[in-house]
Amino acid sequence: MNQGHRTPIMDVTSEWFDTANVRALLLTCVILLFSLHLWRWLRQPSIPSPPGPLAWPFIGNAAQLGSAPHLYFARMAKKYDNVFQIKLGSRTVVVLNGDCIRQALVKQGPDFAGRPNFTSFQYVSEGNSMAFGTMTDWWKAQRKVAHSTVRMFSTGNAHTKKTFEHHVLCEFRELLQLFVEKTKRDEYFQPMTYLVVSTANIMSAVCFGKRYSYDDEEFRQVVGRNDQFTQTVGAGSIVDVMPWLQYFPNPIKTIFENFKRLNIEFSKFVRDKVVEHRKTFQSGTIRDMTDAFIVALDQLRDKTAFSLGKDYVPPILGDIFGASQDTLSTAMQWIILILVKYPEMQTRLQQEVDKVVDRSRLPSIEDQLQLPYVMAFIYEMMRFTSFIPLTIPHSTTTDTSIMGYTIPKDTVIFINQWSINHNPSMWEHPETFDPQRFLDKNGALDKDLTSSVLLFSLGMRRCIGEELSKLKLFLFTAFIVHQCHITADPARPPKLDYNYGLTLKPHSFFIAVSLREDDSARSCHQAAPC
Ligand code: HEM
Repeated sequence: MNQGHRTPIMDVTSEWFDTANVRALLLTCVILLFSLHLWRWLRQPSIPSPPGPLAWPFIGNAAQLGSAPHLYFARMAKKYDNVFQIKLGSRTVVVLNGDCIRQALVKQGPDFAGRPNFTSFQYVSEGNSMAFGTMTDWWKAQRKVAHSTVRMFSTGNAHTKKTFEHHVLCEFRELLQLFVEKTKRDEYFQPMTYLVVSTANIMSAVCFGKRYSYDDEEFRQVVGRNDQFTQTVGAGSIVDVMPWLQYFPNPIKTIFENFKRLNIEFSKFVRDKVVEHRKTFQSGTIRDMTDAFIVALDQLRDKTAFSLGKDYVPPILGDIFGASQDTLSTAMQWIILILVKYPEMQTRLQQEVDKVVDRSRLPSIEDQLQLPYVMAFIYEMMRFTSFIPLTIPHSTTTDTSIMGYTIPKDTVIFINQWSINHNPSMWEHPETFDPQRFLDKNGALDKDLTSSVLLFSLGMRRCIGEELSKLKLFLFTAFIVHQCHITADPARPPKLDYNYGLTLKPHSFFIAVSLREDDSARSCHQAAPC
């Protein structure tokens, strides 16, 4: 009986106990979930991170970049926002497009002026490069010196401009002669290597006081591997976002080994020049940019607390020589390619130059204001090709925010210059090559529009060779159209395709060059002797 009584009591108790347990468990779960949410909400910054596409494990969005990352970024900007983020390997990269570029680089300049600690950057100038190094007090001081020294040897004043013009002219003569000879011998030839050596020679004359023969093997070795360099340091370079790829045999490792070797050889070339200059240096005589840097940086060291325990001149010279010859020779390749692609524009350029410069002399700096179509052509080449589509990668120097999105310190930042130059709300038919867009109704150069082209970046990292480059490209274009006629090989019609890297390099193309008149060479040689 007792047992019979007890059993129902126990059943009720355990039922009650079970229900209480379940309730308690549920309550605990709710409290836990609530706490978790609260904790996440409290941890969440008051402003969100930029949106962006879903990333794969390990590789992130690397496989989506394709052969033209700037175009992928422009598509993603349309889908998400001008500020969006992707993952490359394990790195978060924020990509800036359109209007927010000026906001970041100019208005919030110091926040966005760093450089990431990418593996490849540590091999440029033995890890002491100013261009690839992050922002420090030494960087600021060095950049100031570099900027004024570049001006001192190019656009600083009327006299320095003339000296620079003379270097360009001397090299142009050699190049023209070579082009004509190559055409006589081969009918059609590829101009790329000659344009690289020619540009490197101008900068070598300015930097080291010496030019080289086109057959000089050592010089060609040193300057002839620009594509290997720019493919490795360009935004989206695989080794920088997946550095583990360098530790076992694979194609990326081979590319990276070549990159390291070329940097070692390049640094040695520049270091030898500085050693030679220091040995023969005479106080009070500045022979070239190397001497100028020796004086300026030695003074800076003596005046300040900077003590680097090494020679600080080779890295800065390496930056100037390296940055200038690759970019300018790429620009010249595009100019020639476009001249043969659009022969009617070549004719129009010739007509404009002929009106201002007769056959007795060559175009000069003083003619620039009267040659608006030449300048419009150069700006359109820069806009249309955007041949440095993304700047050297930046990084944030502090926790910051832009356009309502939060960006932590040390985030990698890609700046998509292409997105500005091809923005349809700014440029009518941006995919059409049309220099006329830069001329107003009176045929004058529209300065507001030319300043909207973005190729030399902005703010604290803005290129220090912008003025020199524009002068060089003006002289080169004016000389070319004044002196010769360039045609494409009809069997291999020119295309505007390119290989992606820090600079976009056109695919190889074939041209023939003829002098416009038999006495063209004479007017070229009448200028001051080289
Ligand atoms: C058409 C020719 C050129 C173009 C389009 C060009 C463009 C650029 C760009 C986009 C950058 C990266 C800026 C950034 O990261 O935000 C840069 C940096 C730089 N450029 Fe140029 N450049 C040209 C020619 C030159 C020349 C001729 C020199 C030297 C005389 C030069 C020296 C430098 C240096 C030293 C830097 C690094 C600046 C820094 O990190 O603070 N560039 N250039």
